[in-house]
Amino acid sequence: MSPHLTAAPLPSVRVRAPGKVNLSLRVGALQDDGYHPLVTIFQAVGLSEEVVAHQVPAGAGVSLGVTGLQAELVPTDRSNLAWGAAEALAAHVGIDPDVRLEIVKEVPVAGGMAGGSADAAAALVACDALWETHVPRSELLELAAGLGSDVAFGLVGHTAVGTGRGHALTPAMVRGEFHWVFAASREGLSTPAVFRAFDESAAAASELELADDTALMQALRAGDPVGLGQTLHNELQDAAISLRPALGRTIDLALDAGALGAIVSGSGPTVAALARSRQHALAIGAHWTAEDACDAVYCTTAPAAGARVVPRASRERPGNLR
Ligand SMILES: C[C@](O)(CO)[C@H](O)COP(=O)(O)OP(=O)(O)OC[C@H]1O[C@@H](n2ccc(N)nc2=O)[C@H](O)[C@@H]1O
Ligand SMILES: Nc1ncnc2c1ncn2[C@@H]1O[C@H](COP(=O)(O)OP(=O)(O)OP(=O)(O)O)[C@@H](O)[C@H]1O
Repeated sequence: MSPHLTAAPLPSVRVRAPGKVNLSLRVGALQDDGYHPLVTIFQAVGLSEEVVAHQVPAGAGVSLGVTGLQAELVPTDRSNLAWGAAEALAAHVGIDPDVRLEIVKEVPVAGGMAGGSADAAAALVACDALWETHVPRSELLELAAGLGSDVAFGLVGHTAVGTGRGHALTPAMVRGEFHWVFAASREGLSTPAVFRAFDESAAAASELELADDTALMQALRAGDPVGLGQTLHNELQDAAISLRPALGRTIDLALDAGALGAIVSGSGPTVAALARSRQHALAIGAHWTAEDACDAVYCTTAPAAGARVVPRASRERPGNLR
């Protein structure tokens, strides 16, 4: 090749997908399939994952790299949920999965905020665009549910009620914006271990009722953070605290600092506190830091959009506070 000719860059697609907090998480008894029926209200938050899918030569297969927050904890082989997503989409449409995936992490790993699920959701959208496979939304949601209980919500985002394993989603009406602050731990908690602790300790409700969340849904519709703070509810919280007792203190410290509500996020160990404003979120985070209650603090707003392609013209990262 002439030294003056450079190859045109191969196409790539960049997708961003959100982490989540469960505003309410109601857990039924363990079923024969090894899963628990849930009624949960997810809210997508402004901490987001980015997945860039690069075209590679035919036959190259899947490869994957991870950078960003706690990247050293994330597998780069086929056990990565994003790799699984690329393979599942390719199998669904009957093509070879040829792609290079580059993940940029912003959601704490094994933190109960569904960062890996966001990567899978983002990889589905990115590969569908890169390969021009135009898979209908309903089929992407089915593929997502097959990859993990939280992956479908990573596609949908905003605020939604999840039933079944948490994968069957109905959008919820929300007015305005809520201010969250998260206390993250360097060491994650295993989701199956938290469910096991729940089985050992809790009497799971025999019937799961969304009606129990009527006041929470009303607070969301009214854009009422005080009402939302009072109705936050997580039935995995005691199990998470039994495995990581310090989380109880982290919740108490947030309430001391005037948080409108504070809970363990999903299966933990991240603690989520609802604040009155951005300034208030920063003050709660400062209190946690002063009391040495966590390894990192993240302030952000919610709800956030589901997995979406980032247009080439707007590729700067969002302005989350650290
Ligand atoms: C705790 C939550 O984050 C709440 O949104 C989710 O329920 C967990 O979602 P996830 O991490 O995507 O979980 P999956 O990868 O589907 O499942 C991991 C493990 O968690 C347990 N699991 C998960 C979901 C569910 N409804 N019941 C369960 O018992 C099972 O032991 C399962 O083997
Ligand atoms: N893309 C990924 N990003 C992070 N972890 C991944 C990924 N793929 C696989 N994993 C594995 O999954 C484990 C849980 O990761 P993740 O960060 O999604 O947990 P989580 O936020 O607690 O999930 P959830 O809230 O859905 O239960 C990690 O410890 C890691 O070994």
